[in-house]
Amino acid sequence: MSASENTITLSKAETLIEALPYFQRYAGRTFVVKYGGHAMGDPKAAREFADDIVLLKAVGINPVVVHGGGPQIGAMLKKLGVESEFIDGLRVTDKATAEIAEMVLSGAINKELVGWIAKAGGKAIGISGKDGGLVTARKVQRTARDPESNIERVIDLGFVGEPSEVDTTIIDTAVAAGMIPIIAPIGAGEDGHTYNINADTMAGAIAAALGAARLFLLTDVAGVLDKEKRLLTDLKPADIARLREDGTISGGMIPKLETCVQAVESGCDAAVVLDGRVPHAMLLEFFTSRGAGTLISAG
Ligand SMILES: Nc1ncnc2c1ncn2[C@@H]1O[C@H](COP(=O)(O)OP(=O)(O)O)[C@@H](O)[C@H]1O
Ligand SMILES: CC(=O)N[C@@H](CCC(=O)OP(=O)(O)O)C(=O)O
Repeated sequence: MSASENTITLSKAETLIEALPYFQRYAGRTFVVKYGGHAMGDPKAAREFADDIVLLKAVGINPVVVHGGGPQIGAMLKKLGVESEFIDGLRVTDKATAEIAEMVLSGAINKELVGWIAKAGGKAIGISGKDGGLVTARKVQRTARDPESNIERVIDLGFVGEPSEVDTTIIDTAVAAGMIPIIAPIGAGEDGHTYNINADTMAGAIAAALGAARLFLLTDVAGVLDKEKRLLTDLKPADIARLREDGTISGGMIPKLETCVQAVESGCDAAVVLDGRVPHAMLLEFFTSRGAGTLISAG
């Protein structure tokens, strides 16, 4: 072996040793990983994502994946000539849109991810919030104050839901059988309707119910950015309230951070928003001392 080959081999071994305390600390714990629709487009990134998930499983951590698919739902709606509108990062969902969202999320996307995990050597099981009574949804209520009259009015988002109850039996069963659950953000309402749930919200509720060690939200930005586009590396719930008020965060980042706050305040140790386009971002964040993205922890 040449001197340079020797150095590379040694640095690989050192990387593994650097990760050892993390493997030991988190063996047997759960990581909930939300894989966003924007991060999903590139097959190479999807392959690397699947490798990371299977590696977590191999070192004794239980990964649970919740996926999005907003851009893919948008493309299908466009193909079918159905208009779509977002309010505060949530898609206004009539009955036809809910049916299309369920078809895209629980069908094509869910099974594609199951396939990627299988190719990486893992055993995945694709489900939605409807399976095994995993997620019961209630209708999301949003209000807005009319700037002229100052009267608060209710905005109807249609069949947009949020988890009101999470029964983790189906996840526990799949994990006990050595499988990796891949979950589509669709839930059944107590009223019998199908609800379209923002994937971040779904992942946060599941992370809280499982008492996860981490909630990773993989997206298409480096993390939460300030007004000068600099990365904010550590945030507490009070910081997030301030960033929302002063308009630093908008669009899809609003439900994302609301989710992080709720998750860390109800059973999940910490949440991380990070760039799913960066190869192996999750492993770099977690198993090295370098870190990446924005870490959200309770105050
Ligand atoms: N302060 C902020 N920092 C980073 N991203 C922000 C911020 N405010 C709004 N965003 C937007 O939030 C987007 C991420 O949310 P979203 O589009 O829902 O992603 P995903 O589909 O991955 O869930 C970013 O691409 C960015 O446009
Ligand atoms: C209510 C609501 O907005 N639901 C989302 C569900 C998918 C999702 O959240 O996908 P991303 O994570 O890729 O954005 C939607 O219809 O787009």
